[in-house]
Amino acid sequence: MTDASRPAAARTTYLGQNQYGKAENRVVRVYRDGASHRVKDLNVSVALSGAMDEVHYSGSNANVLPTDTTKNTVFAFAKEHGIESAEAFGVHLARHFVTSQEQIQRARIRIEEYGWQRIGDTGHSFARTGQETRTTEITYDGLGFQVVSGLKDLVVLNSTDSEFWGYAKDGYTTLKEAYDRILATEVTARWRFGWTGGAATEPSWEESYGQVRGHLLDAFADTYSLSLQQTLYAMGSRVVEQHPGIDEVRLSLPNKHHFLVDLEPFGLKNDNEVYIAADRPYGLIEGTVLRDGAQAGIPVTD
Ligand SMILES: O=c1[nH]c(=O)c2[nH]c(=O)[nH]c2[nH]1
Repeated sequence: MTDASRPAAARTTYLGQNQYGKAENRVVRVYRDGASHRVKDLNVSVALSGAMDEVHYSGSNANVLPTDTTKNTVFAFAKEHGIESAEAFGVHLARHFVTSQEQIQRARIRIEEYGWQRIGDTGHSFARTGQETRTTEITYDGLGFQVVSGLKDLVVLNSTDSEFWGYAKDGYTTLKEAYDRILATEVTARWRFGWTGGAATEPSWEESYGQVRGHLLDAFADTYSLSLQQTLYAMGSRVVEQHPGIDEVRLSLPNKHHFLVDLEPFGLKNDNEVYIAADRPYGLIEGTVLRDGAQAGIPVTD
């Protein structure tokens, strides 16, 4: 006899956290504003949870809104409600699933957004923007929303104004102290809005994205860095200080090491000019910056 078909009292296992839904719905919405078109290009993943014990224990699907339906909803909403921003779209979807199905108590909508820039003068020709991918995660539990937006794959480099010295040393330490090094990283950032829904006005999601991106980049560029950890804190705190609607920023910064190449064998002096860019292994510096009094809400592991 399998565990699932045993009476509850005889079970030796029980169901823990679970969620389900259609992942990676690639929806592209074209806005035909006259001759000048706009494109929104998203990858939307739906994860629902609630009263789902029975489908796991006995196989009864009575509470299961099919993942196929969640996929259809994404595409229908792209037409019915449009995609003004990934965040607004996710808020619509999350609210819909929780309010329309009693057994669904929580919806998490994860979205990646790929940028398109108009090219030429046709009004309908685009090139994918090559830098970062935008991200957002909207969670709704029937009481409040949590919106965590972000970006990933944004590669930045300072060719000077970076040092690393004075660190702890033991018998295995071989690293030479650096007084002028390249500092490069691929930024993954997530920021949590204070907005939770209700009567409060929804933030201007599109505008805030450009502002936060700008603060992160400005802080990276402006900071004379004694460590990537110090730069991380400067980047996160710049966002929280400059953006009253954001209470928490989490950053994951791989240290993209650049090592000076020894050119002495060729009779050449290397005056901090020629580096080898190493891809592995890399230091991985991660941390959260919080507004004074705020509780951490962005998951640490992902
Ligand atoms: O900015 C840095 N932080 C570290 O913790 C570290 N460790 C290391 O080897 N190089 C660096 N650089």
